[in-house]
Amino acid sequence: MTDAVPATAPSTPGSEQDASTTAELTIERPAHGGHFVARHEGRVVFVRHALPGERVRVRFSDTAADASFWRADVVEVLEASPHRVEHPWPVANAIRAAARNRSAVGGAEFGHIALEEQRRLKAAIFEEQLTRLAKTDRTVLVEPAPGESEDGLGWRSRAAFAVDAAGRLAMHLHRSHEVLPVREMPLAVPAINALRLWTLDLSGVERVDVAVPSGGGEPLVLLVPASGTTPRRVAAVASSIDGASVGVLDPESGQVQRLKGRTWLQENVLGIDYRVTGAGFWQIHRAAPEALVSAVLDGLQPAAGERFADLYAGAGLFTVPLARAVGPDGAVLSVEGSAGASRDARRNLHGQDHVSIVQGRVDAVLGGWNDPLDVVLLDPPRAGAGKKVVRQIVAARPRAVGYVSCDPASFARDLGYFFAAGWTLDTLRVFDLYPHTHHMESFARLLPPAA
Ligand SMILES: C[S@@+](CC[C@H](N)C(=O)[O-])C[C@H]1O[C@@H](n2cnc3c(N)ncnc32)[C@H](O)[C@@H]1O
Repeated sequence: MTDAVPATAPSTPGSEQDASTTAELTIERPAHGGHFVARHEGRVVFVRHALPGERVRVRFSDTAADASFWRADVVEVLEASPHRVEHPWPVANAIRAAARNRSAVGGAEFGHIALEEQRRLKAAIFEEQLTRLAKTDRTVLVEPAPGESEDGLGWRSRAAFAVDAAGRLAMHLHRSHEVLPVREMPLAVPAINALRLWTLDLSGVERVDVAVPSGGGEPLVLLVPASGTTPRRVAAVASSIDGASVGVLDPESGQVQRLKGRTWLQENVLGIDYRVTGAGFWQIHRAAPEALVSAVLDGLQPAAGERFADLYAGAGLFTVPLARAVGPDGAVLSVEGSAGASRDARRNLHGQDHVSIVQGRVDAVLGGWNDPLDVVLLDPPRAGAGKKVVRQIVAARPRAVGYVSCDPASFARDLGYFFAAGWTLDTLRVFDLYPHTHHMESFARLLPPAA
């Protein structure tokens, strides 16, 4: 039996359905990636902008006849969940956009869900990934960021914008090259909106990245010129931006050329100063650096004289406090792949002779590292560390591993590799460092098998 009623004539068997095909579906449960699971004629459909228990009308987006699942977007809510709320960002409100036959911008795909419920759903998704990929059952509680606002807005200290054909500030539609002009971005810290970039003529620019120090301070705007734009035009755009440093970013090399002000940001986390170049990685939520450094120090309890590795170290967010905690009798190996971030780490750890800053791939560096390691901390990108790196960490026989992750699926997969080597999951903390999106961040302490 199917719970879906095709609104148009069924497609020919074996063909693709028209992307404009709609159907009524009942939403079952959340899935990883910002989707909700429903079924249509026996096939799984991953639906965006829905909530469990809702009856919705969807429009299919991916409908290849031989696909094991389809994708769809809600275009109308027929029976709403009690957890559905008004979306705080009109241009990201997919259902409002659908009513006008338009699309919404991406980046706030959970905005239609009450904040508390967003966190309950994220906990359920995390639990499901642990069960499915690491074969372990664990009750997860998702913690808000320290000092989070009640509405979960105003947290992004980094934002990337596109520019439309008319030179207006814009953002991409979900999974699309199409862009839509935008004004205020409610997820961004007030200092980003205070620049009022939407009032400027950005013609000749293809991308605008804005970053503000997490604790406040002058923003840095990086412009990526469209091909063929003259330096004079870029300089004219830069001079129209008030109250910010401005640079030109080469997205290929990550190099930043200064136009006015400086090309880096001064960050401060728990009393430690960091310098982060414009294009370098830094945690996005204004409270994330503090939340994660605290979780790492509480979880790993670094002691004087210990030898730590900080893998995927970026500009040294964790390396600096770890270096202080282990002191000159200890040692820290800090590994980062990107040249710019590694340069920042070198500056941030200048004069600390017990710290080795190594630029390179984690697997290559670990492969040639023979010094003992008491504790290994890793904070890989979304793809996770993978089997080879987990094996290398296990082979180093540390007393504990700290794993910071921004993706519960790759984390759970890697956790399975640790389990296979006899390791156990001890502390697990999950943080809501991306309110109104499906993303989350976690810290886990893993322990080796008893000797
Ligand atoms: C999630 S960020 C974490 C950075 C840092 N721990 C922080 O919190 O600021 C991941 C970092 O890993 C780096 N990276 C990605 N793949 C890598 C690899 N295979 N080897 C070394 N570094 C890598 C990226 O350049 C990025 O700086």
